[in-house]
Amino acid sequence: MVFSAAAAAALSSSSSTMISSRFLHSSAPLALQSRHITEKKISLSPPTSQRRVFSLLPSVSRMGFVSQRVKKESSNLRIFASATDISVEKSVEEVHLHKGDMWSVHKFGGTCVGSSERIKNVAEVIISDATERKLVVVSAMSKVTDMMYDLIQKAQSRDDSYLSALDAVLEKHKSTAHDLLDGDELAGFLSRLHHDISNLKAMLRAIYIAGHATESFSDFVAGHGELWSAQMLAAVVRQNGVDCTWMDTRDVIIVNPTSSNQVDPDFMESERRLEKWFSQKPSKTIIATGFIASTPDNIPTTLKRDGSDFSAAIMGSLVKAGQVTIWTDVDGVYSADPRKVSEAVILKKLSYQEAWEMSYFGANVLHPRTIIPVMRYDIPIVIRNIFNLSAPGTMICQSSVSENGDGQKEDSPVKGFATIDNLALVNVEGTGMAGVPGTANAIFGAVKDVGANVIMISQASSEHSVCFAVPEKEVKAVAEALQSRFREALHAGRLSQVQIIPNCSILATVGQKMASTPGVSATLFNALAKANINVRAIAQGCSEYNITVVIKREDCIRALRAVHSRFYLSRTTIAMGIIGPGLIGATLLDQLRDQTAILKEEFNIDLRVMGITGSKTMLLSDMGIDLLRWRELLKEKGEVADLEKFTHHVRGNHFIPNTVLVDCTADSNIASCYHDWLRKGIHVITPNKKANSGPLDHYSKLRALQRKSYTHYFYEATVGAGLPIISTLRGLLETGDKILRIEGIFSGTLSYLFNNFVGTQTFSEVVSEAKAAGYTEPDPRDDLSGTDVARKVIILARESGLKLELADLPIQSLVPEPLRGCASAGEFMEKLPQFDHDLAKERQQAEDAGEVLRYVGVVDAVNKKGIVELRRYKKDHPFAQLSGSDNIIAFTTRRYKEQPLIVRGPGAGAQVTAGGIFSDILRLASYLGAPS
Ligand SMILES: NC(=O)C1=CN([C@@H]2O[C@H](COP(=O)(O)OP(=O)(O)OC[C@H]3O[C@@H](n4cnc5c(N)ncnc54)[C@H](OP(=O)(O)O)[C@@H]3O)[C@@H](O)[C@H]2O)C=CC1
Ligand SMILES: N[C@@H](CC=O)C(=O)O
Ligand code: NA
Repeated sequence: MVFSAAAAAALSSSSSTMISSRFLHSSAPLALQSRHITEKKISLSPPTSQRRVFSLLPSVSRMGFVSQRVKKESSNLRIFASATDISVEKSVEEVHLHKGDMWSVHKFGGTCVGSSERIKNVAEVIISDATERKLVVVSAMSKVTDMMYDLIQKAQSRDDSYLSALDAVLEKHKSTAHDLLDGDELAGFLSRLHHDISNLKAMLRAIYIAGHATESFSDFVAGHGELWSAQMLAAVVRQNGVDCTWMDTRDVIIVNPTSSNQVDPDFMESERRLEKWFSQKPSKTIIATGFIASTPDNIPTTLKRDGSDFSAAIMGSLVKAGQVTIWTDVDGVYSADPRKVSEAVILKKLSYQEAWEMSYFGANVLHPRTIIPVMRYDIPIVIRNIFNLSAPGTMICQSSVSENGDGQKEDSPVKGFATIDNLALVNVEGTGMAGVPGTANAIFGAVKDVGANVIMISQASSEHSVCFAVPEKEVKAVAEALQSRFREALHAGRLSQVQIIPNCSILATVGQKMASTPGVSATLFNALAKANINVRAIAQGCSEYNITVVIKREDCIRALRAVHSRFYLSRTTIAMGIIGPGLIGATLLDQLRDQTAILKEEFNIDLRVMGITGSKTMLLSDMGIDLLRWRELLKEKGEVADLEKFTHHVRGNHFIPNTVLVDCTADSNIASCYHDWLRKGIHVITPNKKANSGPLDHYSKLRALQRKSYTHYFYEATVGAGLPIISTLRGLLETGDKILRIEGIFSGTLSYLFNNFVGTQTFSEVVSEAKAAGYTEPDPRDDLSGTDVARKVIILARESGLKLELADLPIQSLVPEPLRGCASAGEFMEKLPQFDHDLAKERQQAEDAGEVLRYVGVVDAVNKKGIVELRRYKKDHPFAQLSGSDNIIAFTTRRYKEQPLIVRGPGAGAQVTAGGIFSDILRLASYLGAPS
């Protein structure tokens, strides 16, 4: 505390001055009733420098003892400071306006007072506020300001109907007043209303005759809505027994117009007028008009856009209110536009700077200029919902760190996200710009000349290009101005181009704590990259409160959702399209159905199946298919399958940032689409082996694309179904091991066949069993021919770095020669028994030698080749010990040389295969930011 107790005593002993304990202890509210303060002398002990004395002025002023204006020494108060004294000279007018925390300011917008019922609610809110003194700023009833501007419009275009429109205005207020008021209050209001209307009629007549309305005429007419709503509300409050006066803020708020069609409040003059007004109409509850003000020459004017919020902020600063509450129809400020991000949350606290940034970027908060007056005195603004009084709202104040009910700090470095659409980027580029002073001046001078508003600017330090965003509607003029301004430079090649990039949006990430928190931008850009969103330009000022990125307009909502879910740990939502609801696809859908709720609740993962398609029918949904009923829905509501439409639908849902297509077919046509999907940022997951075992160049292109993009392609179930084969192999390779050989029984079907073909059943009977158990490929010949095993061998070989084609593998087929040309799988199964004896003979020979038959695949990485064949193994060999559909895969590597690393377990079947696909989906979710 710098002021000594003696100084305080000197002040408090003055008969005309009251000083609260805050002066001494900086705690309790301030109150100063200033009247005829003459020649106060404040002695400072120890002696204080002049500079220090001036630094104390704001504190003195906050007490209401002297106003800010003393700093400028332009008022009737002057302060002289010496090393030891402050002298306050001359007297201030006698006022009874108490300033400080005992004042609360409320502002009610047009919807809050849109009807008589709502005006009554507002009166209740005012009355129930226990603060000692209340100043309420009120807008015109909803639509009235528009009606008033319409009157002017009609009158100046000589449209007689302004008269009937004025009658409508009169009627609206008359009927509201009849609903709300009675007796003298009603009579008083109606008489002033009629008087105003006849004045307006005269004025509109003058406008009609002149065919023109000056700005001050317009402002005068337009401001009447506020005059009437303030008077009606004040009368309702009075009818409830509360002393209340209405204030025409044209008598108090004085503003100067600026060149940019805005106004600057003259706080000193307004404060003087407020004190004068209050000395004439002292009241503990004041209902003041929003929006309207006067010029220093007492000409009526308005505060322009968002005027009533601004009025509230100005009044809040004039009375040094404890709080300014802005009543609206939303629960507070959201972390993002809730129409675009359904999981947006209400922010409990925002700092002034954060609110400022958010509002600039289109969040429905407050206009930045609204914040400035209250910011000067650290007055908190609270945004609350008049229609939901139980919601605490959002507090905008100095520090934005807040405590939740459970004491936890809400300290995410990022507070919110906002977007601006309909922008274009302008890129001015050329080698002749570097190191040439005045280039930026010339560029932005040209932009200014066409009156365009520059929304963000970015220049790389190489100085070879400057890019900036302007509203799309202004870009043509900007481009022309630049072309003309730089004609010579473009001609001479010093500038290479003035490029326009249309259809852009800005996504702004706002948070005061982003400053000094490393990693925020990394997380932000990572989330954008994972949603496959290309960033065209970036800007971050050194305040670090805001990181702005320019993106394609069509990506904007997806981007907003991606970053919001990343920072707010809201759900990682993935739009899914399931292609092929056959055995595996259907089992996957059922597993998803059973697990969705748990994934949502416990893991914050929201998987939405937006479409299911077979080869003939597809089912699409905008919000996600009800997986309890997908079979009936597909039957009842299915439409003709169209893969392009399907893909477009699943991916086109801009509300979900990430899309995955799950291919559960065995179709190579579908597999050939992966490259295109991945290129578009659609993740792909599949048990279909066709892509990875198809033509080598397709495979190589696919993998190359996947490596350089942030889009994921997972295919664990292609080998060993749900067994961790691909991931084990990747783990070995990525940690620097070298594969020497992979050998195993890769076919669940063939494993099952030879594990159960023990002499008790014919071979074809066991094949039918395998098919019924869901182990076989859609066409069992793919298993028996060895093609399925060969595909798996190729997949593993390529994964290990070998460049093998399917045709390079010697494959021993078990499909009898005459059945290879069967038209269908059914026909094949029917004829298979005719050939049972061949394999029965081979089995018997092996058994006689104490051996078993096993169908194996081998990747020989040392000799860069592979083989697929039926072999005989001794009965004690591990391959002879299998049961059911077990796969067994032995990895011999540099590290696992003596004893191979073996993975064994069921390698086919609907449940385990769907489970493998499902775990790829969850891996994707975790890559996309879901907690793992
Ligand atoms: N069974 C297993 O144990 C394992 C299977 N796999 C693989 O899983 C995949 C699916 O096998 P499975 O479920 O048994 O096969 P199914 O024959 O039971 O199902 C295939 C599905 O794909 C659909 N389909 C086929 N072509 C198209 C197309 N062009 N467009 C859209 N849908 C199409 C079919 O629809 P429609 O009926 O309308 O033609 C059907 O719904 C295969 O790639 C298989 O290799 C992988 C590991 C293990
Ligand atoms: N038909 C295959 C299924 C898995 O890929 C097999 O039998 O292994
Ligand atoms: Na697997």
